[in-house]
Amino acid sequence: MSDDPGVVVAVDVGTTSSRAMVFDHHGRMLAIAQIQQRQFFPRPGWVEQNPAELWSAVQRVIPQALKSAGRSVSDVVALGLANQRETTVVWDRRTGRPLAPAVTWQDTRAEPIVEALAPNTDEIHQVTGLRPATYFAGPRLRWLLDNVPGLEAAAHAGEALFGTLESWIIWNLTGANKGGIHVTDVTNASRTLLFDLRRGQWSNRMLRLLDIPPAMLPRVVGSSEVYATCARVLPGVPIAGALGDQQAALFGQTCFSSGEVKCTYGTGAFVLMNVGSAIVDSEQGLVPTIAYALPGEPPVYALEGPIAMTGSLVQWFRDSLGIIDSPAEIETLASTVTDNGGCYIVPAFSGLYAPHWNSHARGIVVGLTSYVTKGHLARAVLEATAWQTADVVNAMRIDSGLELSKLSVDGGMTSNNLLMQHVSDVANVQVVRPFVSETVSLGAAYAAGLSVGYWPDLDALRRNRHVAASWSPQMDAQRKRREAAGWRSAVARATVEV
Ligand SMILES: Nc1ncnc2c1ncn2[C@@H]1O[C@H](COP(=O)(O)OP(=O)(O)O)[C@@H](O)[C@H]1O
Ligand SMILES: O=P(O)(O)OC[C@H](O)CO
Repeated sequence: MSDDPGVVVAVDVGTTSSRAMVFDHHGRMLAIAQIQQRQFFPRPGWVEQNPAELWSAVQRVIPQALKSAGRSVSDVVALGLANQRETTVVWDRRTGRPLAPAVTWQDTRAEPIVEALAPNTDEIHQVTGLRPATYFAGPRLRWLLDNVPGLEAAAHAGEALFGTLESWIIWNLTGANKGGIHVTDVTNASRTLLFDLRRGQWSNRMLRLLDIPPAMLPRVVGSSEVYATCARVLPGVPIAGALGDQQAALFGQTCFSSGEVKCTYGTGAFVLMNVGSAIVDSEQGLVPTIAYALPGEPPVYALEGPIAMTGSLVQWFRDSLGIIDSPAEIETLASTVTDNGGCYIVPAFSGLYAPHWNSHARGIVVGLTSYVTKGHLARAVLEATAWQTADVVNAMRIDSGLELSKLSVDGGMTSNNLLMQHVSDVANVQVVRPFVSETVSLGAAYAAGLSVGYWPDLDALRRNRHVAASWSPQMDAQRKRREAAGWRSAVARATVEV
Protein backbone atom coordinates (compact mmCIF):
# COMPACT_ATOMS: atom_id res chain seq x y z
CA MET A 1 0.00 0.00 0.00
CA SER A 2 1.26 3.51 -0.85
CA ASP A 3 2.11 5.87 2.01
CA ASP A 4 1.65 8.90 -0.27
CA PRO A 5 -0.52 11.34 1.76
CA GLY A 6 -1.78 12.98 -1.44
CA VAL A 7 -1.86 16.70 -2.22
CA VAL A 8 -3.97 19.76 -1.49
CA VAL A 9 -5.08 22.05 -4.32
CA ALA A 10 -5.66 25.75 -3.75
CA VAL A 11 -7.27 28.25 -6.10
CA ASP A 12 -6.76 32.00 -5.79
CA VAL A 13 -9.26 34.05 -7.79
CA GLY A 14 -7.34 37.34 -7.84
CA THR A 15 -7.95 40.61 -9.62
CA THR A 16 -5.46 40.24 -12.44
CA SER A 17 -5.35 36.46 -12.64
CA SER A 18 -6.70 33.20 -11.28
CA ARG A 19 -4.17 30.62 -10.19
CA ALA A 20 -4.26 27.04 -9.01
CA MET A 21 -1.46 25.50 -7.00
CA VAL A 22 -0.71 22.02 -5.81
CA PHE A 23 0.89 21.66 -2.37
CA ASP A 24 2.43 18.68 -0.63
CA HIS A 25 2.53 17.77 3.03
CA HIS A 26 5.58 19.99 3.66
CA GLY A 27 3.76 23.01 2.25
CA ARG A 28 5.95 22.89 -0.86
CA MET A 29 4.39 24.13 -4.08
CA LEU A 30 4.59 21.31 -6.63
CA ALA A 31 2.97 23.16 -9.53
CA ILE A 32 1.17 26.34 -10.49
CA ALA A 33 -1.11 27.27 -13.37
CA GLN A 34 -2.25 30.81 -13.97
CA ILE A 35 -4.63 32.59 -16.36
CA GLN A 36 -4.80 36.35 -16.72
CA GLN A 37 -8.29 37.78 -16.69
CA ARG A 38 -9.76 40.99 -18.03
CA GLN A 39 -10.92 44.03 -16.15
CA PHE A 40 -13.39 46.40 -17.80
CA PHE A 41 -13.51 50.16 -17.19
CA PRO A 42 -16.79 51.22 -18.84
CA ARG A 43 -16.92 54.62 -17.09
CA PRO A 44 -14.56 56.62 -14.87
CA GLY A 45 -14.45 54.89 -11.49
CA TRP A 46 -16.18 51.72 -12.73
CA VAL A 47 -14.19 48.47 -12.64
CA GLU A 48 -15.98 45.30 -13.73
CA GLN A 49 -15.10 41.69 -14.43
CA ASN A 50 -16.99 38.89 -16.12
CA PRO A 51 -18.10 36.25 -13.56
CA ALA A 52 -18.28 33.61 -16.30
CA GLU A 53 -14.68 34.37 -17.33
CA LEU A 54 -13.48 33.96 -13.74
CA TRP A 55 -15.30 30.64 -13.35
CA SER A 56 -13.93 29.49 -16.70
CA ALA A 57 -10.39 30.39 -15.53
CA VAL A 58 -10.88 28.27 -12.39
CA GLN A 59 -12.08 25.34 -14.52
CA ARG A 60 -8.93 25.56 -16.61
CA VAL A 61 -6.20 26.28 -14.04
CA ILE A 62 -7.04 23.37 -11.72
CA PRO A 63 -6.52 20.57 -14.29
CA GLN A 64 -3.46 22.38 -15.68
CA ALA A 65 -1.81 22.60 -12.27
CA LEU A 66 -2.63 18.97 -11.43
CA LYS A 67 -1.23 17.85 -14.76
CA SER A 68 2.02 19.72 -14.35
CA ALA A 69 2.37 18.28 -10.82
CA GLY A 70 1.96 14.82 -12.37
CA ARG A 71 -1.04 14.17 -10.13
CA SER A 72 -4.64 13.11 -10.72
CA VAL A 73 -7.97 13.97 -9.10
CA SER A 74 -7.76 10.88 -6.88
CA ASP A 75 -4.57 12.27 -5.28
CA VAL A 76 -6.33 15.44 -4.11
CA VAL A 77 -7.41 15.27 -0.47
CA ALA A 78 -8.95 18.75 -0.30
CA LEU A 79 -9.55 21.96 -2.23
CA GLY A 80 -9.12 25.40 -0.66
CA LEU A 81 -10.22 28.74 -2.11
CA ALA A 82 -8.98 32.30 -1.77
CA ASN A 83 -10.45 35.27 -3.59
CA GLN A 84 -10.26 39.00 -4.24
CA ARG A 85 -12.63 40.31 -1.62
CA GLU A 86 -15.60 42.71 -1.73
CA THR A 87 -16.27 42.03 -5.42
CA THR A 88 -20.01 41.62 -5.86
CA VAL A 89 -21.72 38.98 -8.01
CA VAL A 90 -25.43 38.36 -8.56
CA TRP A 91 -26.79 35.33 -10.37
CA ASP A 92 -29.97 33.43 -11.17
CA ARG A 93 -30.68 30.49 -8.85
CA ARG A 94 -32.35 28.43 -11.61
CA THR A 95 -30.04 28.98 -14.57
CA GLY A 96 -26.84 29.71 -12.65
CA ARG A 97 -26.22 32.66 -15.01
CA PRO A 98 -24.81 35.97 -13.78
CA LEU A 99 -27.41 38.75 -13.79
CA ALA A 100 -24.81 41.54 -14.04
CA PRO A 101 -21.07 41.99 -14.42
CA ALA A 102 -19.03 41.42 -11.26
CA VAL A 103 -18.60 44.88 -9.73
CA THR A 104 -15.11 44.79 -8.26
CA TRP A 105 -13.61 46.08 -5.03
CA GLN A 106 -11.97 48.99 -6.86
CA ASP A 107 -15.26 50.29 -8.28
CA THR A 108 -16.53 53.62 -6.90
CA ARG A 109 -19.98 53.82 -8.55
CA ALA A 110 -21.75 53.38 -5.19
CA GLU A 111 -20.42 56.72 -3.93
CA PRO A 112 -23.92 58.33 -3.66
CA ILE A 113 -25.19 55.31 -1.69
CA VAL A 114 -22.20 55.56 0.64
CA GLU A 115 -22.76 59.29 1.09
CA ALA A 116 -26.37 58.64 2.06
CA LEU A 117 -25.11 56.34 4.82
CA ALA A 118 -23.00 59.11 6.36
CA PRO A 119 -25.51 60.08 9.10
CA ASN A 120 -25.45 56.45 10.32
CA THR A 121 -21.66 56.13 10.33
CA ASP A 122 -21.33 55.59 14.09
CA GLU A 123 -24.02 52.94 14.24
CA ILE A 124 -22.64 51.17 11.15
CA HIS A 125 -19.19 51.21 12.67
CA GLN A 126 -20.57 49.81 15.91
CA VAL A 127 -22.24 46.89 14.14
CA THR A 128 -19.87 46.04 11.29
CA GLY A 129 -16.55 47.43 12.55
CA LEU A 130 -16.39 49.32 9.23
CA ARG A 131 -17.01 52.87 8.18
CA PRO A 132 -19.09 53.25 5.01
CA ALA A 133 -16.90 53.25 1.89
CA THR A 134 -17.35 52.23 -1.74
CA TYR A 135 -14.67 49.59 -1.05
CA PHE A 136 -17.16 47.24 0.67
CA ALA A 137 -19.63 44.94 -1.11
CA GLY A 138 -22.98 46.02 0.38
CA PRO A 139 -23.33 49.46 -1.24
CA ARG A 140 -22.55 48.08 -4.68
CA LEU A 141 -25.13 45.33 -4.16
CA ARG A 142 -27.64 48.10 -3.43
CA TRP A 143 -26.49 49.84 -6.62
CA LEU A 144 -27.12 46.65 -8.62
CA LEU A 145 -30.58 46.22 -7.07
CA ASP A 146 -31.38 49.78 -8.13
CA ASN A 147 -30.00 49.52 -11.64
CA VAL A 148 -30.37 45.97 -13.00
CA PRO A 149 -33.93 45.62 -14.37
CA GLY A 150 -35.90 42.93 -12.53
CA LEU A 151 -33.16 42.17 -10.00
CA GLU A 152 -34.96 43.58 -6.96
CA ALA A 153 -38.11 41.51 -7.59
CA ALA A 154 -36.09 38.37 -8.36
CA ALA A 155 -34.10 38.89 -5.15
CA HIS A 156 -37.27 39.15 -3.03
CA ALA A 157 -38.58 35.99 -4.68
CA GLY A 158 -35.36 34.16 -3.75
CA GLU A 159 -34.50 33.71 -7.43
CA ALA A 160 -31.53 36.08 -7.55
CA LEU A 161 -28.54 35.26 -5.36
CA PHE A 162 -25.72 37.45 -4.10
CA GLY A 163 -22.21 36.38 -3.27
CA THR A 164 -18.59 37.41 -3.25
CA LEU A 165 -16.31 35.41 -5.51
CA GLU A 166 -15.79 32.40 -3.24
CA SER A 167 -19.60 32.01 -3.11
CA TRP A 168 -19.82 32.16 -6.89
CA ILE A 169 -17.04 29.60 -7.39
CA ILE A 170 -18.35 27.21 -4.70
CA TRP A 171 -21.85 27.45 -6.21
CA ASN A 172 -20.45 26.46 -9.59
CA LEU A 173 -18.12 23.75 -8.31
CA THR A 174 -20.91 22.08 -6.39
CA GLY A 175 -23.29 21.75 -9.27
CA ALA A 176 -24.42 25.14 -10.61
CA ASN A 177 -28.16 25.03 -11.20
CA LYS A 178 -28.32 21.42 -10.04
CA GLY A 179 -27.79 21.59 -6.30
CA GLY A 180 -25.01 24.17 -5.98
CA ILE A 181 -24.61 25.31 -2.40
CA HIS A 182 -24.89 29.00 -1.57
CA VAL A 183 -22.39 29.87 1.15
CA THR A 184 -19.87 32.57 2.00
CA ASP A 185 -16.94 32.26 4.33
CA VAL A 186 -16.95 34.46 7.38
CA THR A 187 -13.87 36.48 6.36
CA ASN A 188 -15.53 37.53 3.10
CA ALA A 189 -18.82 38.21 4.90
CA SER A 190 -16.99 40.59 7.22
CA ARG A 191 -16.16 42.80 4.21
CA THR A 192 -19.71 43.40 3.02
CA LEU A 193 -20.90 46.11 5.43
CA LEU A 194 -23.85 43.76 6.01
CA PHE A 195 -22.27 41.59 8.71
CA ASP A 196 -22.47 41.95 12.47
CA LEU A 197 -18.83 41.52 13.44
CA ARG A 198 -19.51 40.80 17.12
CA ARG A 199 -22.43 38.40 16.67
CA GLY A 200 -20.88 36.67 13.64
CA GLN A 201 -24.06 36.80 11.54
CA TRP A 202 -25.80 38.98 8.96
CA SER A 203 -27.01 42.19 10.57
CA ASN A 204 -30.75 42.78 10.25
CA ARG A 205 -30.15 46.45 10.94
CA MET A 206 -27.67 46.75 8.04
CA LEU A 207 -29.94 44.76 5.72
CA ARG A 208 -32.76 47.21 6.52
CA LEU A 209 -30.50 50.24 6.15
CA LEU A 210 -29.35 49.17 2.69
CA ASP A 211 -32.69 47.52 1.91
CA ILE A 212 -31.12 44.19 0.93
CA PRO A 213 -33.56 41.25 0.55
CA PRO A 214 -32.33 38.56 3.01
CA ALA A 215 -33.42 35.80 0.59
CA MET A 216 -30.47 36.60 -1.69
CA LEU A 217 -27.78 36.20 0.98
CA PRO A 218 -25.52 33.16 1.28
CA ARG A 219 -25.21 31.11 4.47
CA VAL A 220 -22.12 32.12 6.44
CA VAL A 221 -19.61 29.32 7.07
CA GLY A 222 -16.20 29.06 8.77
CA SER A 223 -12.87 29.35 6.99
CA SER A 224 -11.77 25.76 7.55
CA GLU A 225 -14.51 23.16 7.26
CA VAL A 226 -15.89 20.83 4.60
CA TYR A 227 -18.69 22.75 2.87
CA ALA A 228 -19.49 20.12 0.22
CA THR A 229 -17.75 17.95 -2.33
CA CYS A 230 -17.05 19.11 -5.87
CA ALA A 231 -19.49 17.96 -8.51
CA ARG A 232 -17.32 19.44 -11.25
CA VAL A 233 -13.63 19.95 -12.04
CA LEU A 234 -12.43 17.85 -9.06
CA PRO A 235 -15.38 15.43 -8.68
CA GLY A 236 -15.66 14.01 -5.18
CA VAL A 237 -12.97 16.26 -3.66
CA PRO A 238 -14.08 18.09 -0.49
CA ILE A 239 -14.12 21.88 -0.65
CA ALA A 240 -12.64 22.25 2.80
CA GLY A 241 -11.56 25.87 3.27
CA ALA A 242 -12.17 29.38 1.97
CA LEU A 243 -10.78 32.77 2.95
CA GLY A 244 -10.57 36.24 1.48
CA ASP A 245 -7.15 36.47 -0.18
CA GLN A 246 -5.60 38.80 2.41
CA GLN A 247 -6.76 36.68 5.31
CA ALA A 248 -5.46 33.64 3.41
CA ALA A 249 -2.04 35.32 3.15
CA LEU A 250 -2.04 35.96 6.91
CA PHE A 251 -2.82 32.27 7.43
CA GLY A 252 -0.23 31.17 4.85
CA GLN A 253 2.38 33.33 6.58
CA THR A 254 1.47 31.39 9.76
CA CYS A 255 0.71 34.64 11.60
CA PHE A 256 -1.31 32.70 14.18
CA SER A 257 -0.19 34.70 17.23
CA SER A 258 -1.50 38.05 18.31
CA GLY A 259 0.83 40.86 17.16
CA GLU A 260 2.13 39.04 14.04
CA VAL A 261 1.85 41.16 10.89
CA LYS A 262 2.03 40.50 7.16
CA CYS A 263 1.85 42.64 4.04
CA THR A 264 0.91 41.30 0.61
CA TYR A 265 2.19 43.43 -2.27
CA GLY A 266 0.17 43.00 -5.48
CA THR A 267 -2.15 45.38 -7.37
CA GLY A 268 -2.70 47.04 -4.00
CA ALA A 269 -1.08 46.17 -0.68
CA PHE A 270 -2.78 44.84 2.40
CA VAL A 271 -1.22 44.89 5.85
CA LEU A 272 -2.95 42.60 8.37
CA MET A 273 -2.11 42.11 12.02
CA ASN A 274 -3.46 39.17 14.02
CA VAL A 275 -5.08 40.70 17.12
CA GLY A 276 -6.36 37.46 18.69
CA SER A 277 -9.84 36.62 19.93
CA ALA A 278 -11.06 40.14 20.75
CA ILE A 279 -11.93 42.82 18.19
CA VAL A 280 -9.49 45.74 18.32
CA ASP A 281 -11.19 48.93 17.27
CA SER A 282 -9.15 51.52 15.42
CA GLU A 283 -8.74 55.19 16.10
CA GLN A 284 -6.25 55.39 13.26
CA GLY A 285 -8.24 54.49 10.15
CA LEU A 286 -7.56 50.75 10.21
CA VAL A 287 -10.25 48.15 9.56
CA PRO A 288 -11.17 45.51 12.16
CA THR A 289 -11.93 42.28 10.32
CA ILE A 290 -12.18 38.52 10.84
CA ALA A 291 -8.82 36.83 10.24
CA TYR A 292 -10.12 33.24 10.26
CA ALA A 293 -12.52 30.94 12.06
CA LEU A 294 -11.40 27.39 12.83
CA PRO A 295 -13.92 24.66 13.76
CA GLY A 296 -15.03 24.72 17.38
CA GLU A 297 -13.01 27.83 18.16
CA PRO A 298 -14.01 31.47 18.46
CA PRO A 299 -13.02 33.60 15.47
CA VAL A 300 -9.61 35.21 15.38
CA TYR A 301 -9.67 38.89 14.45
CA ALA A 302 -7.26 41.11 12.54
CA LEU A 303 -6.64 44.79 12.10
CA GLU A 304 -6.15 45.66 8.45
CA GLY A 305 -4.65 48.55 6.55
CA PRO A 306 -5.72 48.27 2.90
CA ILE A 307 -3.64 50.35 0.45
CA ALA A 308 -5.35 50.81 -2.90
CA MET A 309 -2.43 51.34 -5.26
CA THR A 310 1.06 49.81 -5.15
CA GLY A 311 1.85 47.35 -7.98
CA SER A 312 -0.74 49.09 -10.15
CA LEU A 313 1.38 52.28 -9.95
CA VAL A 314 4.26 50.26 -11.41
CA GLN A 315 1.88 49.05 -14.13
CA TRP A 316 0.86 52.66 -14.85
CA PHE A 317 4.53 53.64 -15.05
CA ARG A 318 4.97 50.88 -17.63
CA ASP A 319 1.70 51.05 -19.58
CA SER A 320 0.63 54.70 -19.47
CA LEU A 321 4.04 56.40 -19.31
CA GLY A 322 5.98 53.70 -21.19
CA ILE A 323 9.12 54.41 -19.16
CA ILE A 324 9.80 50.71 -18.52
CA ASP A 325 8.89 47.56 -20.42
CA SER A 326 8.37 45.24 -17.45
CA PRO A 327 7.74 45.68 -13.71
CA ALA A 328 11.12 44.13 -12.91
CA GLU A 329 12.89 46.90 -14.89
CA ILE A 330 11.83 49.53 -12.39
CA GLU A 331 14.42 48.29 -9.92
CA THR A 332 17.25 48.65 -12.47
CA LEU A 333 16.09 52.15 -13.36
CA ALA A 334 15.66 53.21 -9.72
CA SER A 335 19.16 51.89 -8.96
CA THR A 336 20.69 54.45 -11.38
CA VAL A 337 20.21 57.08 -8.65
CA THR A 338 20.81 57.06 -4.91
CA ASP A 339 17.71 58.95 -3.81
CA ASN A 340 14.46 60.41 -5.15
CA GLY A 341 15.99 63.79 -6.11
CA GLY A 342 13.30 65.52 -4.02
CA CYS A 343 10.45 63.92 -5.94
CA TYR A 344 7.42 62.20 -4.33
CA ILE A 345 4.44 60.47 -5.95
CA VAL A 346 1.22 59.95 -4.02
CA PRO A 347 -0.81 57.36 -5.99
CA ALA A 348 -4.28 58.49 -4.93
CA PHE A 349 -5.68 57.67 -8.38
CA SER A 350 -9.03 56.71 -6.88
CA GLY A 351 -8.61 58.30 -3.47
CA LEU A 352 -6.55 57.07 -0.55
CA TYR A 353 -7.43 54.07 1.60
CA ALA A 354 -5.88 53.41 5.01
CA PRO A 355 -5.04 55.21 7.12
CA HIS A 356 -6.29 58.38 5.37
CA TRP A 357 -9.63 57.23 3.82
CA ASN A 358 -10.02 60.18 1.53
CA SER A 359 -12.08 59.38 -1.57
CA HIS A 360 -11.56 62.88 -3.00
CA ALA A 361 -7.74 62.72 -2.96
CA ARG A 362 -6.13 62.42 -6.39
CA GLY A 363 -2.70 61.34 -7.56
CA ILE A 364 0.09 63.89 -7.41
CA VAL A 365 3.79 64.22 -8.31
CA VAL A 366 5.61 66.87 -6.30
CA GLY A 367 9.15 68.23 -6.25
CA LEU A 368 9.78 68.29 -10.00
CA THR A 369 12.89 70.25 -10.99
CA SER A 370 15.21 70.04 -14.01
CA TYR A 371 17.41 67.80 -11.87
CA VAL A 372 14.81 65.01 -11.75
CA THR A 373 15.44 62.09 -14.13
CA LYS A 374 13.37 59.03 -14.91
CA GLY A 375 15.56 57.20 -12.38
CA HIS A 376 14.29 59.54 -9.66
CA LEU A 377 10.71 59.02 -10.84
CA ALA A 378 11.20 55.24 -10.70
CA ARG A 379 12.45 55.61 -7.15
CA ALA A 380 9.50 57.80 -6.22
CA VAL A 381 7.13 55.13 -7.59
CA LEU A 382 8.70 52.46 -5.38
CA GLU A 383 9.03 54.74 -2.38
CA ALA A 384 5.29 55.48 -2.57
CA THR A 385 4.65 51.83 -1.73
CA ALA A 386 7.16 51.93 1.13
CA TRP A 387 5.75 55.13 2.65
CA GLN A 388 2.17 53.91 2.39
CA THR A 389 3.26 50.76 4.24
CA ALA A 390 4.97 52.87 6.91
CA ASP A 391 1.82 54.98 7.39
CA VAL A 392 -0.24 51.84 8.01
CA VAL A 393 2.36 50.15 10.25
CA ASN A 394 2.65 53.32 12.35
CA ALA A 395 -1.15 53.45 12.69
CA MET A 396 -1.06 49.82 13.86
CA ARG A 397 1.60 50.65 16.42
CA ILE A 398 -0.62 53.36 17.89
CA ASP A 399 -3.81 51.25 17.84
CA SER A 400 -2.21 48.13 19.30
CA GLY A 401 0.41 49.68 21.58
CA LEU A 402 2.83 47.08 20.18
CA GLU A 403 6.31 47.75 18.82
CA LEU A 404 5.83 45.72 15.60
CA SER A 405 9.42 44.95 14.80
CA LYS A 406 8.82 42.33 12.10
CA LEU A 407 6.81 42.39 8.86
CA SER A 408 6.28 39.17 6.86
CA VAL A 409 5.88 39.97 3.17
CA ASP A 410 4.65 38.23 0.04
CA GLY A 411 3.26 39.01 -3.42
CA GLY A 412 4.66 40.07 -6.79
CA MET A 413 6.48 43.22 -5.65
CA THR A 414 8.58 41.41 -3.03
CA SER A 415 11.05 40.31 -5.70
CA ASN A 416 12.13 43.97 -5.72
CA ASN A 417 15.09 44.23 -3.29
CA LEU A 418 15.34 48.01 -3.44
CA LEU A 419 11.69 48.30 -2.48
CA MET A 420 11.92 45.77 0.36
CA GLN A 421 14.96 47.61 1.77
CA HIS A 422 13.08 50.89 1.61
CA VAL A 423 10.07 49.35 3.40
CA SER A 424 12.41 48.17 6.14
CA ASP A 425 14.05 51.61 6.37
CA VAL A 426 10.97 53.82 6.49
CA ALA A 427 8.62 51.50 8.43
CA ASN A 428 11.47 50.60 10.80
CA VAL A 429 10.81 46.86 10.69
CA GLN A 430 12.67 43.73 9.84
CA VAL A 431 11.13 42.60 6.55
CA VAL A 432 10.98 38.82 6.12
CA ARG A 433 10.05 36.91 2.99
CA PRO A 434 9.25 33.20 3.33
CA PHE A 435 10.45 30.56 0.92
CA VAL A 436 6.94 30.00 -0.49
CA SER A 437 5.98 33.50 -1.59
CA GLU A 438 2.54 32.36 -2.87
CA THR A 439 1.14 32.67 0.64
CA VAL A 440 -2.42 33.44 -0.44
CA SER A 441 -2.77 30.02 -2.04
CA LEU A 442 -0.72 28.39 0.68
CA GLY A 443 -3.11 29.82 3.31
CA ALA A 444 -6.14 28.49 1.43
CA ALA A 445 -4.43 25.10 1.16
CA TYR A 446 -3.62 25.14 4.88
CA ALA A 447 -7.22 25.97 5.83
CA ALA A 448 -8.50 23.13 3.64
CA GLY A 449 -5.81 20.64 4.70
CA LEU A 450 -6.42 21.32 8.39
CA SER A 451 -10.12 20.63 8.14
CA VAL A 452 -9.63 17.18 6.57
CA GLY A 453 -6.80 16.26 8.99
CA TYR A 454 -4.06 16.38 6.30
CA TRP A 455 -2.18 18.66 8.72
CA PRO A 456 -2.89 18.00 12.40
CA ASP A 457 -2.60 21.48 13.87
CA LEU A 458 -1.20 25.01 13.51
CA ASP A 459 2.21 23.92 14.83
CA ALA A 460 2.62 21.55 11.90
CA LEU A 461 2.02 24.52 9.58
CA ARG A 462 4.53 26.69 11.46
CA ARG A 463 7.16 23.97 10.99
CA ASN A 464 6.67 24.18 7.22
CA ARG A 465 7.72 27.84 7.15
CA HIS A 466 11.24 28.73 6.00
CA VAL A 467 12.66 32.24 5.58
CA ALA A 468 14.15 32.96 2.15
CA ALA A 469 15.26 36.60 2.56
CA SER A 470 15.20 39.40 5.10
CA TRP A 471 16.00 43.12 5.22
CA SER A 472 16.89 45.25 8.28
CA PRO A 473 16.68 49.04 8.66
CA GLN A 474 19.79 50.83 7.39
CA MET A 475 18.81 54.41 6.57
CA ASP A 476 20.36 57.12 8.72
CA ALA A 477 17.95 58.99 10.97
CA GLN A 478 18.50 62.42 9.44
CA ARG A 479 17.69 61.29 5.91
CA LYS A 480 14.65 59.41 7.16
CA ARG A 481 13.33 62.51 8.95
CA ARG A 482 13.85 64.64 5.84
CA GLU A 483 12.15 62.16 3.50
CA ALA A 484 9.29 61.52 5.95
CA ALA A 485 8.59 65.27 5.94
CA GLY A 486 8.65 65.26 2.12
CA TRP A 487 6.15 62.39 1.99
CA ARG A 488 3.82 63.98 4.58
CA SER A 489 3.77 67.23 2.67
CA ALA A 490 3.01 65.41 -0.61
CA VAL A 491 0.11 63.51 1.00
CA ALA A 492 -1.29 66.76 2.38
CA ARG A 493 -1.25 68.25 -1.12
CA ALA A 494 -2.88 65.14 -2.66
CA THR A 495 -5.79 65.45 -0.26
CA VAL A 496 -6.56 69.07 -1.12
CA GLU A 497 -9.86 68.95 -3.00
CA VAL A 498 -9.57 70.40 -6.53
N1 LIG B 1 10.00 43.45 -9.64
C1 LIG B 1 8.90 44.20 -9.43
N2 LIG B 1 9.02 45.46 -8.95
C2 LIG B 1 7.92 46.21 -8.70
N3 LIG B 1 6.65 45.78 -8.91
C3 LIG B 1 6.48 44.55 -9.39
C4 LIG B 1 7.59 43.69 -9.68
N4 LIG B 1 7.09 42.51 -10.14
C5 LIG B 1 5.74 42.63 -10.13
N5 LIG B 1 5.36 43.86 -9.70
C6 LIG B 1 3.99 44.37 -9.54
O1 LIG B 1 3.28 43.42 -8.74
C7 LIG B 1 1.94 43.24 -9.24
C8 LIG B 1 1.69 41.75 -9.47
O2 LIG B 1 1.78 41.07 -8.26
P1 LIG B 1 0.74 39.91 -7.92
O3 LIG B 1 1.09 39.42 -6.57
O4 LIG B 1 0.75 38.93 -9.05
O5 LIG B 1 -0.62 40.77 -7.94
P2 LIG B 1 -2.20 40.42 -7.82
O6 LIG B 1 -2.32 39.23 -6.91
O7 LIG B 1 -2.81 41.68 -7.25
O8 LIG B 1 -2.71 40.14 -9.20
C9 LIG B 1 1.82 44.04 -10.49
O9 LIG B 1 1.03 45.19 -10.21
C10 LIG B 1 3.25 44.45 -10.88
O10 LIG B 1 3.29 45.76 -11.38
O1 LIG C 1 -6.75 40.31 -6.06
P1 LIG C 1 -5.89 41.16 -5.21
O2 LIG C 1 -4.63 40.47 -4.80
O3 LIG C 1 -5.63 42.48 -5.86
O4 LIG C 1 -6.67 41.44 -3.80
C1 LIG C 1 -7.77 42.26 -3.72
C2 LIG C 1 -8.24 42.42 -2.27
O5 LIG C 1 -8.80 41.26 -1.73
C3 LIG C 1 -9.23 43.55 -2.20
O6 LIG C 1 -9.65 43.75 -0.87
